[in-house]
Amino acid sequence: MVLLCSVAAAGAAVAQPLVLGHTLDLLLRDGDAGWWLALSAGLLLGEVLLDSATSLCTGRCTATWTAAVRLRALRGLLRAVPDQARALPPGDVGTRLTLNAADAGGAPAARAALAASLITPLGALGALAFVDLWVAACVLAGLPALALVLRSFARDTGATVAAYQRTQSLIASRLLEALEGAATVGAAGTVDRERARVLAPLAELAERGRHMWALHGRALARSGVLVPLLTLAATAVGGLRLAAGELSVGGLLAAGRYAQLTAGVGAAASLLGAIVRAREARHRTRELEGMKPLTYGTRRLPPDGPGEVELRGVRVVRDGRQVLRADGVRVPGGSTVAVVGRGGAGKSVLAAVAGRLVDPDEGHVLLDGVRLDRLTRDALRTEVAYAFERPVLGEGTVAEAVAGGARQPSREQVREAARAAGADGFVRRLPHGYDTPLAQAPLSGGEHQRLGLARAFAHAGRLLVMDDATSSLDTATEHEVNLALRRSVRPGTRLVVAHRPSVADRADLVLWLEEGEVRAVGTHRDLWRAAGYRAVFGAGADADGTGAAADGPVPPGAGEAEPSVRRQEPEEAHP
Ligand SMILES: Nc1ncnc2c1ncn2[C@@H]1O[C@H](COP(=O)(O)OP(=O)(O)OP(=O)(O)O)[C@@H](O)[C@H]1O
Repeated sequence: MVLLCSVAAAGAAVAQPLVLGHTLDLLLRDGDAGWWLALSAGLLLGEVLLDSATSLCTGRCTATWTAAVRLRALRGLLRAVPDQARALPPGDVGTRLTLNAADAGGAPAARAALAASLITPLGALGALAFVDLWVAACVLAGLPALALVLRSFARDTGATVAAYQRTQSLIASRLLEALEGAATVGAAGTVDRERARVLAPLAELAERGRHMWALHGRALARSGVLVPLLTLAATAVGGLRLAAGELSVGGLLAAGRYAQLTAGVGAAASLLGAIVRAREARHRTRELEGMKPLTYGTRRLPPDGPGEVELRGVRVVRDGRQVLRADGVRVPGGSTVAVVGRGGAGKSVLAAVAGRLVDPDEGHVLLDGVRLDRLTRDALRTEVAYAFERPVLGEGTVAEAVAGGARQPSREQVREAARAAGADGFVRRLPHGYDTPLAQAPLSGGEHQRLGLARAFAHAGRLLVMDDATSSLDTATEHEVNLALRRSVRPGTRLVVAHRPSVADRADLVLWLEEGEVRAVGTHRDLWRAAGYRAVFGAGADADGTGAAADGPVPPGAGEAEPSVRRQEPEEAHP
């Protein structure tokens, strides 16, 4: 539509001088131009109307394309393996989805406008040749210079625009980091340092911006000199042809106007700029679209399976470094397994792999004998639930936050899950109880975490993965939650990333990770004999039990001589 309106407007602009020139000649000769006068007025009006329609269509076209580009990028991002998406800072993703998508969305309209802006000079040149060949030849001789100006502008501006967009996104990323860590920055009194860090790329951004404008200005200045020169030369040749009696007054008027329109090819510089900007921006949104998606299979799980999890030859590599290796680890269905280890040992990576938030680089994870990557999306997400340390609850009401997931639990199930997570009490004290919008519910860190737990409980399938999901709960509440988890939540296998010895003690089995490797699998009581294991909980070499951390029950026999906990062999993983 934009192209149609632009081309029609260009057609009207090209036809106008010819019609006006002929009308003038008729008026000078007979004093009566007849219907040519009406045609001239009609063309003028038509051009104005078509220009307005072009503007309107341009707006609509840009908005529609921007939405389409943004949606495609967003879909790619959401389909991507979470781990991949994590590699991009949130500010960078935000810039790609907003500014870059808007720039990219302007491309079709800019291309249509460029096509129309080329039709006008070409049409004008043809019409000029019809009016007078000599004037047309004069204009044609000057066109290569204008084409050179445009070509060098398009070439130089591409690299600068790409660098400008990258710097923009760097500032956005740093700003977002600073906002997320505002409390830490405030407490550390490093506001000035943080401000300087966020704004550091500003100088580069300004430099890139200036360079862009300089290129733009240079192209406009060059074409600004060339266009009047070309028009002047054409008028001079036209004047000579008039003096020689080869051209009428109306013909001279038309020739001058056509020379102007032909030289107007220089105005394409700003459209070219928009197209180059859109191309670079599209490249950035395509990177989101092209992220490796998490694909699903067609298998279903055997009905009433106990939820047995098995890790076979699993290896996860990040930045060229192995961050997890687990082979022959089998977690019996219905048992609770605590995953323990020092910070960075690979606990979260194992938790992510176990429920297929990420695929391992090597090996497979099986749930009730079926490889996770062969399961349908529905089977995977209804049978595996997650609770995280910092859950994202969305923007709806409290009830909607708890109910959100692959299955839609009833209102009573939502309440039941909230009760199990120790959230029912504070939710009922909110102004509208479960119907309170989250935006109006000021939640503490622990309350936030309990709502996340409630959501996981409401959707608990045969496997429930809890990655540090009770870290903000006090010990008493955590204990109650654990009891409720056994009593009121759908029975199944629990994989719990734990930092407290009390959690490990309550688990049927402990998976002890060290530097990305499974160091041992056993019960907390058995493992406690190893000084290395006690050290995970900050109990150091204190094997007499008193150092079992403030909240942990003391395993009997903890004071005995340390047993040798061998590296885990496959059969040891089957208690
Ligand atoms: N996407 C990633 N890119 C690069 N490295 C990663 C990525 N994910 C995890 N790692 C690295 O893998 C290692 C294990 O990380 P993981 O989050 O599993 O540790 P953790 O045991 O859960 O630690 P913590 O108890 O501190 O949460 C760390 O060294 C971490 O830096």
